[in-house]
Amino acid sequence: MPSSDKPSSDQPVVIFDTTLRDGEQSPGCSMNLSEKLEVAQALVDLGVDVIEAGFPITSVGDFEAVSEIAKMVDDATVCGLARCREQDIDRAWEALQHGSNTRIHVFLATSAIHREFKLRMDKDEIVRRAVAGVERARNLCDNIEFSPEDAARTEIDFLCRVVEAAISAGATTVNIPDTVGYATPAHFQRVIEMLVNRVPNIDQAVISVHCHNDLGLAVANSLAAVEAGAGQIECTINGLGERAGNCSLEEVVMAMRTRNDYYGKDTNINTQRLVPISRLVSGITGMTVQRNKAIVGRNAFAHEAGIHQDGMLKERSTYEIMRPEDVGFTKTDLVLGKHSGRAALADRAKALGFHLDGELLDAVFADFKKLADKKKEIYDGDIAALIEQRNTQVADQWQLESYEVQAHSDGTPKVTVTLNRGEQTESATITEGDGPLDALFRAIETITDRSVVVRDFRVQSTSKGKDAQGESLIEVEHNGKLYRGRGVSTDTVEAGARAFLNAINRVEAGFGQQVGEPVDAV
Ligand SMILES: CC(=O)SCCNC(=O)CCNC(=O)[C@H](O)C(C)(C)COP(=O)(O)OP(=O)(O)OC[C@H]1O[C@@H](n2cnc3c(N)ncnc32)[C@H](O)[C@@H]1OP(=O)(O)O
Ligand SMILES: CC(C)C(=O)C(=O)O
Repeated sequence: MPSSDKPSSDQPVVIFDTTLRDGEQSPGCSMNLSEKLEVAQALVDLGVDVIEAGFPITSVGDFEAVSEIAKMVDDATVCGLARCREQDIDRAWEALQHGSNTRIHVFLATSAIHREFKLRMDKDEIVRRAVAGVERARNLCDNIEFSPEDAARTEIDFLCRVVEAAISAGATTVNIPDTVGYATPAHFQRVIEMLVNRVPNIDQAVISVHCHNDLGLAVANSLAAVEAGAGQIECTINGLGERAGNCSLEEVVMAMRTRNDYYGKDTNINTQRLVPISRLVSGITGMTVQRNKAIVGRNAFAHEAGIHQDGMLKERSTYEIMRPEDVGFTKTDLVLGKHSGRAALADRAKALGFHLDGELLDAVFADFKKLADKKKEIYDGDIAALIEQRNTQVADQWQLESYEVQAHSDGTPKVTVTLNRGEQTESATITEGDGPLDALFRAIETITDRSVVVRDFRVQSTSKGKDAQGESLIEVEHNGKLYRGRGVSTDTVEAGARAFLNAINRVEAGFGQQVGEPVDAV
């Protein structure tokens, strides 16, 4: 990893989780009290520093959730949101008052657009209301956060003025929200740098950032702010939140953990809890986590490409910058599919108890690629079936070249089969039999000039999914001996034909048992 020219600091960045407040503002993501308590407990286990539990003036339900979480949680600060209105602030404190470690978060928008069209207040009125709100909250609680909403679109001189006034009024954290996700990293970094350089009392408060993801930049903007001196990041599990969501907790935390060489900053997060809490929140809110979502998506540590799998098998760090175990996955997933190569196939075969190399590896690999063109994912059962099929092939055998079946519910089938043996190619067409498989068996008997009696015939699935392979097992009798056959294909009719042909090849090779004797496993 490249080394950093950034100064390092031992002070962890404060992780302020707002899944239960801003995350819940996502349409359709409302949570009931018991769900909120479950998420709050999981956030404590994750090690977040601050839990924004809700906006108590919103409803009785939100009030109760903030109140219960404040009482339940000792190991993190519990925060309630309030507008710069007396009734909001008082209600927030009413909910928080019985907690051991609490914060009131007051906010008021400062941008020209919000001042003019939403609040209908001029700059002086904004400053007056912000100061009054912070002072009222500070008279109730020692830990006060103030947010100039829509800060990223606020004139920088006015933003500096409001932030300075809020700190003088008693704010212990000043949060700089990019409410509409308008900022870009270099721009946002400059905003924070200007606050650091121009607000005289800035060292009396922690600078926080709250970024929305409308341009997909919430994590990048939060990291840029940390570089400029921000000490708290507001974020949510799975990036839940208004519109395109908030800064994703798992991403920003793992960015700082993984690139500690550059940022010289870390957090108190127990990162092995990231996947479990992501699944919990997804289950409760119904917001599915996309497979390719960074850190917690199902594919975040999955590799299908042969070149990558080969690299991973030689040295994990060739294609992974984090360890799956560090975020709560059990292991890297080398998915076998059409892009995989021999290295991954041989490795999986080894894990399944087979030794594959040389010509056998080449042969199974060829079968595997054919199967992978038909199936999205190849499971362990498929691999085992392919290897076993190759292992049970008899020297000098008949091979199935092709077959064609015409079957009707109320008529006799018509089947044409073509078989190869070395240079020899033979075809037969049959227009009789009890269904297509029986006709196929008869066609194979005609070509091979072998006549057998089917004693047992079964078809089962080797793996899962509707594109799973069918495995067919057959037992036939010929001249007082029993012969087994086995065939595998995504097409169950073909699996049956292959099993029958495998048994016929065993008849030709004399691999049978007397009737009554135990028959060898296939
Ligand atoms: C950027 C953010 O995420 S901010 C948080 C957003 N979250 C929410 O709004 C969810 C919870 N909200 C609610 O349940 C309701 O909006 C309530 C209970 C807060 C208020 O409901 P209502 O009283 O019916 O007001 P409504 O929502 O229609 O309008 C908001 C009012 O608050 C005012 N307001 C908005 N922000 C602030 C603020 N920070 N400080 C003071 N007043 C504010 C608006 O100007 C408007 O006032 P008006 O009615 O005098 O024009
Ligand atoms: C209340 C504030 C911090 C907010 O949610 C926003 O500006 O997006």
